[in-house]
Amino acid sequence: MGTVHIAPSLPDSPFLRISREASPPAQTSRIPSSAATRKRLKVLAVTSEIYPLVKTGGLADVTGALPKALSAFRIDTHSLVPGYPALLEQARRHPPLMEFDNLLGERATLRHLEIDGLCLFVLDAPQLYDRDGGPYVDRHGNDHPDNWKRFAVLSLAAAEIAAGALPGWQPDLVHSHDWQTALTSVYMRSMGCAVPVVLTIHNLAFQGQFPAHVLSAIGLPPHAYSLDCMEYFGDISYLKGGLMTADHITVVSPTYAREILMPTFGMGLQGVLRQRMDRLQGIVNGIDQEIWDPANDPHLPVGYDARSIRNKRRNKPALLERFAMQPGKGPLFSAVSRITWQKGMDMLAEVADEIFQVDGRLIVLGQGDRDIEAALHRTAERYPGRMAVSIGYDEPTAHLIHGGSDAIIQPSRFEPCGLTQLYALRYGCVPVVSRTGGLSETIIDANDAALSARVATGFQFHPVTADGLRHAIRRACAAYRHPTHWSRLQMRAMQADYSWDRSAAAYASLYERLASTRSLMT
Ligand SMILES: Nc1ncnc2c1ncn2[C@@H]1O[C@H](COP(=O)(O)OP(=O)(O)O[C@H]2O[C@H](CO)[C@@H](O)[C@H](O)[C@H]2O)[C@@H](O)[C@H]1O
Repeated sequence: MGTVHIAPSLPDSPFLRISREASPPAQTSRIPSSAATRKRLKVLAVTSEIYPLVKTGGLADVTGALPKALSAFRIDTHSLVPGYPALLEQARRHPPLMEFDNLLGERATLRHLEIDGLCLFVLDAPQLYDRDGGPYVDRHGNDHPDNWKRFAVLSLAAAEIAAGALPGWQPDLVHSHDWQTALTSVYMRSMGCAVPVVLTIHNLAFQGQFPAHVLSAIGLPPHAYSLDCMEYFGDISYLKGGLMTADHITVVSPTYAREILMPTFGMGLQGVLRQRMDRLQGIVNGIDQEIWDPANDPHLPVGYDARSIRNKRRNKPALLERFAMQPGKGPLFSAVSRITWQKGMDMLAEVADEIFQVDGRLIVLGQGDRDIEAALHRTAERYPGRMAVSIGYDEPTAHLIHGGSDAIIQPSRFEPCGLTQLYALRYGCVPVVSRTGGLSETIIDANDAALSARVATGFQFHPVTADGLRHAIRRACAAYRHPTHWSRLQMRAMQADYSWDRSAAAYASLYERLASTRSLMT
């Protein structure tokens, strides 16, 4: 499994009949292709989120930024996304590219949209995607009951495009992301489509696990329910299917790539990942430095960069005012995060008092687990004016928090990469992070050696326990009492380079290698 399959023509599999016979592509317009475009590598990215259009977390940041960064490497990415309400109005202003008559029994229209430097293929199937709520949940926070179908249809459409359904445009490579699009390579292999596939796991905790009977409803043959494909503890797992059929698997940091081979972080898939270890690679995320730019951030009252870092403090009053808080003598810590066990936000509720002992302040912005939210609220009630908790998702406020806080706390129990700490570095907020996954390799702990080498950028703690976090907060508060020491940390943080350049180069060389291997074999 996982090697490039060569098929001179698409086989007449029963699966194939479901969509291809029933849906001869009706071309109504073409993607322009100049000679210059032909020389560049064509990539079909498939994703359930993309910034700035639809975002619930870090996945969107990556899928929104990577295509732009890859462009410099002569890679043209078209991103296939579901036709959520946020996209439909604009997408429907353009003529359809093609119609799918029968994607698992559903009709869908493929539309093309260029927006914010992104080339999108929008899968317009209102019965599946044009709904209230978020990409995965309804307005009450419950999973859409047909998520198994919504994301299977998205993956099937991607596989169809990869196999040549769209006249005038066929990708050289497909890049799928997380369980929602992991079926793409399963469908492609089932069709005999030889286009190489990279699957990126942003978070192994989400696996797309459904009852085994779903298999026939998603148009896959019974033999897909096997140990070396989708079978998963008596159910089926979309992510496992992707892991077994993609040509290459990436995760979002080298440390996480090692961690997930062990039971503690492998979430039940460690055996599968070990099996595919020769195809597994960690590539650390970058950040979009135009969107996260403290010198030109429309959400900050005062812009600054490393040379004018003194101006950063002028954002603090606006931030405190936004949360109706009083200034204090100690540092202002913040957390911008999903409020979940993964992110360690329960530990933060437990040890927040450490901050108030030195007259520090704490702001928490996020949403998620109701019990942890309640625990944070209870702590905040004990410290009025000193701690604020805002439940919700608010991008402008996230920017203001990075612009006005002294430090960002990210006490994750596991963290594939983490982006908040990278934004914190860029904004001169000193990160206080657990030593796990991408956090451990993007933040340099302010230990004696790092301080004397002048490379420290933040504080790490291990073991990842409430006591560990408490100790790290104490160390940060102690450092804050020495302004020279603190501003040196801030400067180092701001000088750290987490632009996409290096990571995009790693993806580009992976793409080139896979695409050229395929062309040698065909
Ligand atoms: N309430 C709120 N309001 C506004 N913005 C909020 C917010 N809560 C979170 N955010 C934003 O959402 C993003 C979260 O990204 P992370 O990488 O930190 O975690 P996430 O678990 O979503 O991503 C997964 O995928 C990414 C991308 O690969 C990995 O970095 C990560 O480790 C993995 O868990 C950041 O842009 C953050 O600012």
